[in-house]
Amino acid sequence: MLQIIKKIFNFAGKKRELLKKAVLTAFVGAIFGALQFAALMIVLDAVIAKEYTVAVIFGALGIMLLSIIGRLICMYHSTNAETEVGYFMVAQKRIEIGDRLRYIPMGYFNKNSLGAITGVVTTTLGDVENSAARCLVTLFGGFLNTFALCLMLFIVDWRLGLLSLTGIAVYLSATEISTRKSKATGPARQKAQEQLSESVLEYVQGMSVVKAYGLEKDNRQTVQKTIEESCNKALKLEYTVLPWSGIRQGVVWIFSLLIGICSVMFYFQGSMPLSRCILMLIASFMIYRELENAGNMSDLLQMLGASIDTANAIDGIPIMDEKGAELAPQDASVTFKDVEFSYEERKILDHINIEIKPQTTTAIVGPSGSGKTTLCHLIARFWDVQGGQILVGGHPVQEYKLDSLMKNISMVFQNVYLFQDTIENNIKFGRPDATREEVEAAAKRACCHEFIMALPDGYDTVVGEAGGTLSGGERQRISIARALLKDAPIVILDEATASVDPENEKELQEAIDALTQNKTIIMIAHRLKTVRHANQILVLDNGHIVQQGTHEELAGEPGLYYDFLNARKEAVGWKVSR
Ligand SMILES: Nc1ncnc2c1ncn2[C@@H]1O[C@H](COP(=O)(O)OP(=O)(O)OP(=O)(O)O)[C@@H](O)[C@H]1O
Repeated sequence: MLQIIKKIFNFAGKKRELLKKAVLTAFVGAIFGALQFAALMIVLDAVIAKEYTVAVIFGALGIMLLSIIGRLICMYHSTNAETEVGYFMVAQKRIEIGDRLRYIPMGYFNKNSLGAITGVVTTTLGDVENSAARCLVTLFGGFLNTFALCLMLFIVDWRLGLLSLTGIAVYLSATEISTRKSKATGPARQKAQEQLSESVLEYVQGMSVVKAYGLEKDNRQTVQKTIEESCNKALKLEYTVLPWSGIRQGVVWIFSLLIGICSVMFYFQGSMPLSRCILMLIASFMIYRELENAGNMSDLLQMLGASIDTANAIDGIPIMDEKGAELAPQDASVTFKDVEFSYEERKILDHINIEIKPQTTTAIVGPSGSGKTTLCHLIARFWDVQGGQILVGGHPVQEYKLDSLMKNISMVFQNVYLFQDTIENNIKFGRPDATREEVEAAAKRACCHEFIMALPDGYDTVVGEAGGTLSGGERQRISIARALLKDAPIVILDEATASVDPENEKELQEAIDALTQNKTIIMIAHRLKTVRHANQILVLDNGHIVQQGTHEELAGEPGLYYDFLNARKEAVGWKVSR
């Protein structure tokens, strides 16, 4: 239990002092609460001795009032502090996770689904946010209050003090066993919750496919099954700790009864005055009340420990730019030196050598699945290569800090992701400090100003999640405006094949022309016109560069490029259009 408490304090980070304050004020509040006991003792002594002086009555009332006011003030401060700690420590962790994910190799996301990460950031950290500080405050406050009352019992009668202490020891032992039991089932419950987030996300994201194929029933059954599993795991945890909750409750009742019986017995034996006997009878009900609250928190504490471990596990994932430095490239060149790359065991690129000179256009063509996108992703270090080296501006990509590398590269892909934010902020993603005028200028050059102005709130229109409220062509032009604003010297571009109607195509081409002026362009090319004007063409087939040269050089030699030209239509899986 102590380990988990330490874990929560560490997790509180900068708010650790505030967490200590929350616990401490709860403790002071508990002491104020225990003062009621003293007031009661004064009243009882006076009643039994028939000495009701004004001083005694007002003294007892004063203590009672002090106890209530003190407790209220402490409760107010403690609750405020625990709420603030809960919110801030989890907000801090969410930001840290977000930052770290940017530097984690893409391979991590292959193995760990979106649902698992979403589960950690929402449900798992949500549990910590709502319960961690409150749990500690109740736990410490409860235990300390009980010990304070136990001390009073010792002062009044050491025999009863010893009895109540034995009760506390038995109660704590039962709590410890229950905590161990819940520890075993906690991670399984956590996993089930992650799976639940995963399957709900998949259900929602895949809704259009599900509807198109009429699979609503099957899909609903899958989600239902995961919900049931999550529910069963949660119930299993409850059933494991339930008998121990019963035992703890039994301990409280038995020891309360024993204190009462012993008090009466001591009174009849003549070893305890009547006023103390009545006081002890009342105390027997009070002493374990806070202990019970604290004990009930111990199972929750175990669950929180598992939640914190899950959230902290993300800190253990090695990041990519640990050895990186803030570097300035010598020029806008890109070089591949004998590069080899595999996804897991599957080799995708083999012995790739490319020299891309500054401010030239390189067109990459090849059949579907030949490795074109992967090759482009490697320049931006989405993944690390297993063999050879990639240099940007004369430096190996690993020598750059990721941010410093990405300052030099703009990427425009067919799958454009827009954030659920205003259009202005989506464009500003390319350069957060840009002014509205600069955003508009970039949008005009990317041919999107007009359609943006036609939207209800213009640049302040919030686009749906992933840009779902815009057409494919509009999304792509916004991503070009984003890249224009960034104005990086190297542009990696996947030429559009889909989602572009003839009207849109003209505008899109104008946007691309604006983006690629005086830049080093590496383009996955689908159109003959683009390929024809490139300074060099790389023909990729099954992870190898099978042809390399200009259009004039390659057009005459037999091979994939020749086939591509002759066919002038869909060939070996590529789409060709003039
Ligand atoms: N994240 C990934 N994990 C595992 N395999 C992948 C991943 N991304 C791509 N692949 C595989 O690597 C191979 C090359 O994919 P890549 O996307 O680079 O090809 P491409 O030439 O761009 O294809 P297309 O023209 O169809 O977009 C494909 O067989 C693909 O299935």
